[in-house]
Amino acid sequence: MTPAPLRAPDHLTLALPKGRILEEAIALLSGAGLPLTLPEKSRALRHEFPGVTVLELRNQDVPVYVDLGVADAGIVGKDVLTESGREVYEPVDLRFAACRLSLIREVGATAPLVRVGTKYPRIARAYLNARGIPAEVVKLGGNIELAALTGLAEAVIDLVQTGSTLQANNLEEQDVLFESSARLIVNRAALKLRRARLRPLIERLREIVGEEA
Ligand SMILES: Nc1ncnc2c1ncn2[C@@H]1O[C@H](COP(=O)(O)OP(=O)(O)OP(=O)(O)O)[C@@H](O)[C@H]1O
Ligand SMILES: O=P(O)(O)OC[C@H]1O[C@H](OP(=O)(O)OP(=O)(O)O)[C@H](O)[C@@H]1O
Repeated sequence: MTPAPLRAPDHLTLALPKGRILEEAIALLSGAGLPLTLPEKSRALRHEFPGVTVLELRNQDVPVYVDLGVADAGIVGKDVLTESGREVYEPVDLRFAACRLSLIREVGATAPLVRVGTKYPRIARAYLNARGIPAEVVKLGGNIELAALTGLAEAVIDLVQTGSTLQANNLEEQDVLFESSARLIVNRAALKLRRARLRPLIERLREIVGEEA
């Protein structure tokens, strides 16, 4: 097997998720001085810009690419980052894609939890274990709230933003696990090797989102 070519220390590789985060991530990074534009809709998965490569990934793959050093940095929701369990450096809360991860049930439901549906099985198990609730965690792929409506589960653990999905389906939040927003994550080795590119990027993003250094 041919070894992967070494990337120059002044070149950055970024992991960005397709979906609702991509557009704002590109806007923030270009505001912070990187020469990026939103990639045209195509099947291309790797986008080249001067001095920067953007890898377009599924959300849950962003922490993996950054932790394993294939990408130097990335942007991902705190929810997905927590679920990944990856211990990457997380220097900036970018404050967009704000939402919360909550325990959701039908309005007024009080029956003991037997099954809990979620896209976040690790977080859900930790939450239930910490409370001594012996419920089964059922991993689902999307439209998670349907599990609580159909009896697949007594509760779901899912994201809430405006609350309109809850309202439209006669559901309520019974507990908030944590607040989530998009985060800049950085590979720890890359922070040393590509310090000259990553440090100014971190500082600039902190200034843009109004975070104290
Ligand atoms: N309704 C929402 N309002 C605000 N932020 C949200 C909302 N839903 C999700 N997010 C945030 O945006 C991130 C990306 O959401 P998106 O909908 O693009 O992912 P997805 O399509 O569910 O992911 P994938 O299919 O890759 O698993 C989530 O991880 C979360 O941090
Ligand atoms: O409180 P709200 O403003 O209604 O937002 C919350 C909804 O948004 C997300 O779903 P998304 O639209 O990403 O679909 P998905 O369930 O298929 O992931 C999330 O899973 C909730 O269902």
